Amino acid sequence: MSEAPILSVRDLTRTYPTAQGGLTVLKGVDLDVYPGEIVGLIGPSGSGKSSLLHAAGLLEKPTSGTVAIDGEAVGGLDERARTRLRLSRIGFVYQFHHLLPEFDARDNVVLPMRIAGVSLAEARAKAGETLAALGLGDRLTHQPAQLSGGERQRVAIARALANRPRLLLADEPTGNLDPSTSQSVFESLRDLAKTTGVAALIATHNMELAGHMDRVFAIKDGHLEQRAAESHAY
Ligand SMILES: Nc1ncnc2c1ncn2[C@@H]1O[C@H](COP(=O)(O)OP(=O)(O)OP(=O)(O)O)[C@@H](O)[C@H]1O
Repeated sequence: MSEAPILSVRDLTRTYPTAQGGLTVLKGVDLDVYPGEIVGLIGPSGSGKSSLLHAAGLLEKPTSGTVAIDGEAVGGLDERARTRLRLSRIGFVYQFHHLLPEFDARDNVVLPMRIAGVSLAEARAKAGETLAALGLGDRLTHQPAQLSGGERQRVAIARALANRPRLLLADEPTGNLDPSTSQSVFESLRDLAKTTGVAALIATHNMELAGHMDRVFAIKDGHLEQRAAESHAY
């Protein structure tokens, strides 16, 4: 690929202290994710998918190794600078939507833009556009309780993309949806990734979805192994 990667991880290790001694779950991971690309992360429960996402999302510091976002090495940054970088460049989607129940769909998407200093009028307009792109143009004023599970997850995706992040990190984003809803939410996410150029790293147990991603890596004994298309089983 000719473009520079948005996420670049080098020789990353993660060891957790436990009563039985150190537990090393990541043992030297290298990974680049490029603009507009959707990379899948698979592996059995406990293999280290979330650990890698947390390090890539600057939520936790790795034990060793480096993470760079848009060419900027984050290792030397203090907590304040990491938080700023996280807010401006990274969007997160989780298995459960974590939407604010008393806010409607649009205001859930408006909120992170307001925190980033965008005016209310502009934030509302952008939120409306992103929600419409995700097929929710006629659900702007519904509260989360008035939306279906798939619709809520689309709102969570719109919220994650609100500040036009460079990197989207998702941990089992369709994990609590039925297969066909899961597929359609994923397709919306993929379309948006392609149009916005965001780089996405998605951890999933769903092999069907993994099969639709650009590249897929399995975490095996602390290392990443790239899977050939059509053989994503672990
Ligand atoms: N704070 C911690 N302290 C000790 N061990 C931890 C800690 N966080 C995670 N682990 C261990 O590290 C391993 C990897 O956890 P991680 O959450 O990254 O796995 P995962 O692949 O995301 O799993 P799942 O698919 O179940 O979400 C697990 O065995 C877990 O018990």
